Amino acid sequence: MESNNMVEIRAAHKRFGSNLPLLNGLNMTVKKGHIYGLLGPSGCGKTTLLSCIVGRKLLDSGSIELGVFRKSDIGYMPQDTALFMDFKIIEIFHFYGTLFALPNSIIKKRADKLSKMLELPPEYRFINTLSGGQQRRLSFAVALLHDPQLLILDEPTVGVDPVLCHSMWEYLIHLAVVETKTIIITTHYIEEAKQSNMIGLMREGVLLIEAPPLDLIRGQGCSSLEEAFLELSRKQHEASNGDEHKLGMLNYNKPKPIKAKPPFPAGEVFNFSRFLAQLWKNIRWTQRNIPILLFTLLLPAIQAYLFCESFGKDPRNIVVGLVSNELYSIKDSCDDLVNNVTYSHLLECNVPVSFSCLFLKELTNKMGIEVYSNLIEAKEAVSKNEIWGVMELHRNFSNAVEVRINEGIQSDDDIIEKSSVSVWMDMSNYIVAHIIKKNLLKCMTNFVKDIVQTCGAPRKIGDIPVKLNDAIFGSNDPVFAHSSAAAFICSFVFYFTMVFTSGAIKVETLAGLIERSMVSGMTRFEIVAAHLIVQFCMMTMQSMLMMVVMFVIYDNPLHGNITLIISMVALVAIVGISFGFLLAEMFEEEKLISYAGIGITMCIFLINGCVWPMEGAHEYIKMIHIVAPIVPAVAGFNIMATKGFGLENMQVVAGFISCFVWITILSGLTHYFAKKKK
Ligand SMILES: Nc1ncnc2c1ncn2[C@@H]1O[C@H](COP(=O)(O)OP(=O)(O)OP(=O)(O)O)[C@@H](O)[C@H]1O
Repeated sequence: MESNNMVEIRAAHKRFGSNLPLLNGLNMTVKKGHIYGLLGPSGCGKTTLLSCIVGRKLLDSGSIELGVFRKSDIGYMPQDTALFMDFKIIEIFHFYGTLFALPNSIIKKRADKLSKMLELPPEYRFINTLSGGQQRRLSFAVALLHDPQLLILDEPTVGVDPVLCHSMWEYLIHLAVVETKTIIITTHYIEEAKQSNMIGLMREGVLLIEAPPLDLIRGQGCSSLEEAFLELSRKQHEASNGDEHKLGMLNYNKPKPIKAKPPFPAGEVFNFSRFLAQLWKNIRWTQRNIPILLFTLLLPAIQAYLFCESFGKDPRNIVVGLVSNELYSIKDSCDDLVNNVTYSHLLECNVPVSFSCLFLKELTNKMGIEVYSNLIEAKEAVSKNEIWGVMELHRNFSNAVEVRINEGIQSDDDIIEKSSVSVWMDMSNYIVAHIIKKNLLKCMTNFVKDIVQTCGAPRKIGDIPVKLNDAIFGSNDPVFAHSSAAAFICSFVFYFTMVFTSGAIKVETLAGLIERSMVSGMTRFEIVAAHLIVQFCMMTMQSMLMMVVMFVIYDNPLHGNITLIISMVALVAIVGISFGFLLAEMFEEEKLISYAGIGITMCIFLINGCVWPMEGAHEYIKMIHIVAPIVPAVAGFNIMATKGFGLENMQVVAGFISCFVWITILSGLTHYFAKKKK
């Protein structure tokens, strides 16, 4: 590269996917101490070219050589203002000043000078309270803060009033002439670019011309830059039909396309002060958004509360109908008969006068009972969704039960029929139907046990011949929520960390903040590390609150080693954070990230055993279950919490390994997509 050149671009090619090339063998030379006005129609690739110069995008082929060797020698003002809106003016100066390792005193001095020159509002003003023009001027000031050798300004004067625009150009000329700074500036106000030393007119992937403004105007026989641009465009159009010489393009010796290299060698991957600046910025953002902070902290705890209060407990107060043909008005009759006994000659003991009443008493302990006078009426109530089912007792129910108990296996079909309770159920709800069936069986067993006990026999004679001993794990009356608590916690930790991470990154990306920070020297590793710390702290507080609700306030089982369990939850959170980074890198639009995030979480929710045990799933789903993200961790957490297992158990180990594998895969994919974008 010639020593008096600051930027030399040769044979630059760049295209995105299968779109038309944006840069199609572009050559460009910017001399030191010059203001270079890069002009061209909207969408012709000016910003892309500037991104390649600052090292944020890579050429497909060609070369870019710069007369500076460190990122801190470049001042970049992107098209978006790219400022942290929750910051004060002085804070943004401090943030970027720290990135460039400037001492506080210098930051303050330069900030004051630039604020005065650009007529910025007082330094304590929040950026989100500034007008569009004020924000643009502040963005301009930030680009100048570290006194760079090469200034790259992407449309700095948009939205700035003519007087201020004039003073900005005066300052640029001062920088170029007095301080020998080199400035590349894009603008849509073609006439203002007349103040540049050199103009480059970009169109269809090449520079139509590179010349001083007056030469350009005269050369094309025009009276203004705008006319000259139109004339050149017309010539290019004709040239594309064959006559290349009409173009008047600069004829560089075209170098052979070579694999493009970034304009800067990779610097240090991690710098502690840059990392601290990013971390401080993240913490500041959190402090400035207390309502969001409280919402994100409390939401998981509220959901845990809702889960414990409403999920997995046996449904209560299920109402079923009862029709007794034995006692026409069973409720009124039973009020009178409830304590009345009579001598049974068959059983040779005193028994309740009405077995229907005894059975009703058992039923009312377990369910809501609505008494109907006939079966048609009761069935109609079921069909109107008023009750969950109807039971009918035969008119000889008491007698038939007496005979059945007395005759046992000799009972004939007629006795069995009359002593049985006929049931018609609404089976539309799987769980309610099972609960009614379970309650009915329990009531019937208790009913028989009561009768045999009245007759002096041991109660257990009336029981079904299955002896349920004390449970080895859990209780003999299991609660569904206990077995799904782990899945619930992991799913929510995964979801929240994924959503918050991708949200935080995307907001910054869309506002151009990450781009600007990285041009200023920040590395992806520093950005990720700073986000990781904030997200991890948030997640720790969220999980703690959630676990206090689940395990301290409510009695969900927690038998295993608490450190192992917390480690598992932490790993699940890191999987969620890694997913968040990947989604933010893969998708441009926030809504696509939301769809993908919700979709992934829904799938995980369906196969992690929270809704239904995986033993019931199809073989293929069981295979997916083993390799899906966080699902093995759910199984591991569950078995630790409910059975007290530790690392001696394969499921627990598999949970940890699965998380590590997924973190590695997701980080690799994120890195791949980030590189591909360049
Ligand atoms: N990462 C990307 N993937 C796909 N297309 C992209 C990407 N970045 C830019 N483009 C496309 O490249 C084209 C040129 O964009 P660029 O921002 O460089 O144009 P520009 O000349 O700066 O436009 P303007 O003057 O309006 O700012 C646009 O059509 C844009 O959509």
